[in-house]
Amino acid sequence: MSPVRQLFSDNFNSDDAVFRQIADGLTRQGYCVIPGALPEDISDALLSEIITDGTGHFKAAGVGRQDDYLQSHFIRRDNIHWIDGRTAAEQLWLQWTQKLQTFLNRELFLGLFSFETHWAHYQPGSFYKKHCDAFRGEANRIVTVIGYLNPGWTVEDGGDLVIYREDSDDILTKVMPAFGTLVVFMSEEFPHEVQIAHKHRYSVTGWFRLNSSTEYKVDPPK
Ligand SMILES: O=C(O)CCC(=O)C(=O)O
Ligand SMILES: [Fe+2]
Repeated sequence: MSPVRQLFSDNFNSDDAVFRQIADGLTRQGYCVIPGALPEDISDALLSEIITDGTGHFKAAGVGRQDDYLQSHFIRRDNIHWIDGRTAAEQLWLQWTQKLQTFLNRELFLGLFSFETHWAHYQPGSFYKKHCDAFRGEANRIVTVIGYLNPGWTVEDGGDLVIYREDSDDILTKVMPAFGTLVVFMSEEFPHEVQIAHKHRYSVTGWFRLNSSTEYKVDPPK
């Protein structure tokens, strides 16, 4: 643990400090980018699991889920692997995001009910074109969370996340996918894209969802 982080966690609960920053960012502008926000034990565990498992771990990503599942090479070229808590690192990530969910519900009354999350791997030359994670009125994905796992990433490595103003081509911010950086945004509000990565680019991405089950449909799907 770095001396600064040690001081931080000695003085008060550092999870709460990060969660507070996230809640403030969402309230003020609908998104936040916090370098180094992913707790070091979690990001280290996630990183070492990627290295251990290698790229065979990942499957080609589709756009949409289950019934809508569509392989679209034109829109996205990343590989994903859904997280279900079967490894120690996945457990740590799920426990931390569960605490974040509770905090956001308590502070912002968002009514977040569940969390779906996957690993993502962009091979060199991969990208994800401008898209929205949710559509207004559908009330499915409410908050997007992304944690980056790329030590030593530089500007030349590309792979920036570009976040746009709603319904526009105005760029709000560009984020380098550096190790430990966390991005959180309201899923319906911000179109975004991943620019071409020139090196292997790893992350965990997740979405907090409402419970939109009806008599006829279980949503989120089990
Ligand atoms: O990895 C990123 O920076 C963004 C990924 C993304 O937009 C997605 O998976 O929907
Ligand atoms: Fe996205």
